[in-house]
Amino acid sequence: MSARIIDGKAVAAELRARVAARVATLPFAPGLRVVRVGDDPASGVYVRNKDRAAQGAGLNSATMQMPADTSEAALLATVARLNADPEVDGILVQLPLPPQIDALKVLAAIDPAKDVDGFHAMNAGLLATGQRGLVPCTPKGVMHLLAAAGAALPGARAVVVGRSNIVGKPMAALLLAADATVTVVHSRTRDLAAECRRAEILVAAVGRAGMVRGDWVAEGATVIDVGINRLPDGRLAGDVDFAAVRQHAGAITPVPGGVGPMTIACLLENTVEAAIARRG
Ligand SMILES: NC(=O)C1=CN([C@@H]2O[C@H](COP(=O)(O)OP(=O)(O)OC[C@H]3O[C@@H](n4cnc5c(N)ncnc54)[C@H](OP(=O)(O)O)[C@@H]3O)[C@@H](O)[C@H]2O)C=CC1
Ligand SMILES: Nc1nc(=O)c2c([nH]1)NC[C@@H]1CN(c3ccc(C(=O)N[C@@H](CCC(=O)O)C(=O)O)cc3)C=[N+]21
Repeated sequence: MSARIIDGKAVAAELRARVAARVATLPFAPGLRVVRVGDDPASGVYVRNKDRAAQGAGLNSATMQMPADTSEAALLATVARLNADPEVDGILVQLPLPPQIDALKVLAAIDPAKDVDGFHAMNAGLLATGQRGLVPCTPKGVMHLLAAAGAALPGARAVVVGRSNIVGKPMAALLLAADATVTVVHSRTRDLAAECRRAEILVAAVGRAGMVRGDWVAEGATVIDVGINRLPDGRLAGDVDFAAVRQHAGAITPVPGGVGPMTIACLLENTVEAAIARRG
């Protein structure tokens, strides 16, 4: 069997169009500010794509570039300024941050109502307790892709590989909220392959190119590859060995063109949600 490809580019384009249509009905342009400290190359791709998408959807969007040696105090002052700016509905501080800056401290300083990344402990807590808040873009995008693929979640065995605060944990919370039976596996898991083989829904968010092998995947499983890894030759690769896994899965996302474009579309969606919630 050769799995159906879940076209993240197409699903993201539809979502961006829905967001743009909603923005067009508003009497103001929702404001988004992305703060980038230094020039981490992985963030570069994201910031470029995001700028284009945000302008296309009619948002008032700008990227603020700060030097790599920016102090924590200076970044906190920038966040405070954006918190106080009534034109700004969404604030995203690009991760990773340079070593002199405590990322958790910066995330905690963002007004939770403007936290379009959904990384503030307030929003993480709302998600964990089944309440409405701003949901992290990447796992939110994965849920859109699962819906587009027609995946049946209630009662399904879902396995999430990775337990980061930005992908793995919120992914598990969203799948649980959708009534899946969720297992989270990580670097201390005894038998990764065996856990993955039990999955009807498998989400890989590890950061290791091609780690999920063909024989880790059950026949017909839906496989979502969150990984964005830069290979030595410059190409992007996911966390899933795409060619091998494709022979077993029922549906699979490619990299690029899978989860990445959804992350950006969900950032726009979150910005509009935050704007409407805040401005009434
Ligand atoms: N498509 C998109 O929009 C986005 C893609 N990404 C990509 O997703 C991937 C994951 O990102 P992120 O969650 O931030 O990464 P982190 O490095 O924060 O977390 C990686 C997770 O994978 C686990 N892990 C690492 N090595 C292994 C291993 N050998 N076996 C099992 N588990 C392992 C770690 O386990 P432990 O906790 O035990 O250390 C950790 O929980 C990256 O490729 C990143 O680039 C990230 C954000 C957005
Ligand atoms: N505060 C914060 N929030 C984030 O959400 C965040 C972050 N920091 N830091 C970096 C990671 C990474 N990330 C990506 C999102 C989209 C693509 C993306 O658009 N990928 C496309 C194109 C890739 C290409 O063509 O090079 C694709 O996969 O098809 C990539 C990477 C968000 N992140």
